[in-house]
Amino acid sequence: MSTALPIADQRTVRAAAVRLVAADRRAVAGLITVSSLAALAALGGPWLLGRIIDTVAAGGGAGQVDLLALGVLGCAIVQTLLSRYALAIGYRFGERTAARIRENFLRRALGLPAAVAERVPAGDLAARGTTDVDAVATTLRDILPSVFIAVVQLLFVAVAVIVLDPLLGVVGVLGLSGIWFVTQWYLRRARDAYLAEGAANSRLAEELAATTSGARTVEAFGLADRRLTAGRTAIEETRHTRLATLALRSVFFPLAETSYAVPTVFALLLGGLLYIDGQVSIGTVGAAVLFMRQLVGPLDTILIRIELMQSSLASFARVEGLGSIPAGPPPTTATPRDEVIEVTGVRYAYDQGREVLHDVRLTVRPGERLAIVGLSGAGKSTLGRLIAGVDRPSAGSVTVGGVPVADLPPDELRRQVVLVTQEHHVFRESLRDNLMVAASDDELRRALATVGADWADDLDRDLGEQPLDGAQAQQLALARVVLADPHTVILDEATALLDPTAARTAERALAAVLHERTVIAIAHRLQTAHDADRVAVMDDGRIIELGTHDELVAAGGSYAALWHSWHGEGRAGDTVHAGTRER
Ligand SMILES: Nc1ncnc2c1ncn2[C@@H]1O[C@H](COP(=O)(O)OP(=O)(O)OP(=O)(O)O)[C@@H](O)[C@H]1O
Repeated sequence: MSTALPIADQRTVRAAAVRLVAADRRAVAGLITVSSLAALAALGGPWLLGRIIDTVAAGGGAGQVDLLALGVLGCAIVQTLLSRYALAIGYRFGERTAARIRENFLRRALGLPAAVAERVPAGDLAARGTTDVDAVATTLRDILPSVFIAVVQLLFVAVAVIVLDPLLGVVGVLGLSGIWFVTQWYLRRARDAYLAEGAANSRLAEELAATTSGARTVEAFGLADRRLTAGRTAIEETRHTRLATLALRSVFFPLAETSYAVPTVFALLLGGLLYIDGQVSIGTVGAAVLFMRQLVGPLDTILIRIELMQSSLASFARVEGLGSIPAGPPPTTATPRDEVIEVTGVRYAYDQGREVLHDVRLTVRPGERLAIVGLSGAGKSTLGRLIAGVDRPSAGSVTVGGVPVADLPPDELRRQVVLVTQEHHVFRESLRDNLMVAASDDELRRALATVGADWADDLDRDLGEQPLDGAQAQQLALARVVLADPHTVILDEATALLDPTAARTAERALAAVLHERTVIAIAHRLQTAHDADRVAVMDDGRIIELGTHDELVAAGGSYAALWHSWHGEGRAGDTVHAGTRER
């Protein structure tokens, strides 16, 4: 079962944006200053053109007009240069901020509590770390600087036209209100529509990841049709959400385009009347109209990009959502006083679901070999995960040397208890880096030799280019355990997925690793239980029997019944799992 990843609300997104701006405030101040100067230079053109009209109307000479025209040219050059400079500052700010967002995301993803990281949908996490972070980075780098400069230009032009002639200016600027309403209409719908599109993309990634990672299961159980249907549904949902955002755009853009002309029309109509009335000069009307036309460029820049900014904002909310996952209590500084593991009154439920462990009590003595047996779903793996500190019990405690295991910092936990399952990750890195310990090459080689990894002579071997097979990957995982050197190892189906030959190699490696350690084996073979110092029998989230093999057989309970039924048939070495038997 997976827990959906949260999405940050608007307040959190705003706060995150403010933090990012504050982190690079010098660049932001530079951007504001230079783009304001560029916008100021841009105002010179229309104003000087107005003066030219008035000069000509008043019968002024060509010398005066030439001078003014030279001014227009100067303003244009200064504006172009300053705008370029502002853009350069903006791009650099965008790059640095995008890097900060990526680093934050990575830090948060790596800092997720193990129990949460395991249960969040991998596709969604991957989509947020790639598609969403990329969308935000692209916006910051390529879009935000030009939009910012356009906003500054817009403000300067609006103020300039009002200063030129207050009545003409106010009416002209009011002509922009249409665009305001249209944009509001769009923005109100766009956030949800883009969030829905992002979620549908994640679900599609999730479906594809599930199908590819479970390809063998799909093949074995003839689930191809079902997976195809699930894939098609996810694609259909993606298409549907994309159509919804497309519909919004196809209303918004034509309306916005039409609205551009309104301020110019207002300025012309009112300006004409005022001129006839003798209240303004023809040059002022000309300048006002030019200013109104000057609004179109920045408006266009903003509106064309508003859609991308909106979808990036939705992406940013998804990226920031990771920050609202509770990190759990800080690690303890206490050190375990000994190696005794105590499980006391432990209860556990996955994601507020039904309780799957009820009042489990158990003491694991240092150096002992404890086998946990029981039918599928009895709670063996869950108990193993709690003892390994992967998760915390809902009630009760799991301690090692008196300290709750889940509170131990990762480095300390590794030295105490390690859980070995059939899942082990091989990174696309060198063998040395895959061992994940800062140890000398000699120590790494010794650990690999302990687990019989005779293939591992080259520590620089790139495991991305020369991947390991199942048994080798298992040996790598076991070499990591040797290097971590915990006093207790929990084995959960550690060799269950390997073929018999690989399993034999892995069993040998395992024996070397387990030497002189406490072992808690979730046993799928009765032979494992037979060879253990004690056996705990689990049933429906409880330990119902606990003792040595001989004691339990003598007690004549459920373990004895299981033992007799298998042993009686001469199948003591077979696998016990899910109440069925496998060879
Ligand atoms: N991630 C999970 N989310 C929700 N419920 C879970 C999860 N993992 C296990 N469970 C449930 O918890 C109960 C105990 O499962 P657990 O895997 O611990 O049993 P088990 O004895 O190890 O079984 P098996 O031998 O099949 O691994 C089962 O009812 C199972 O459905």
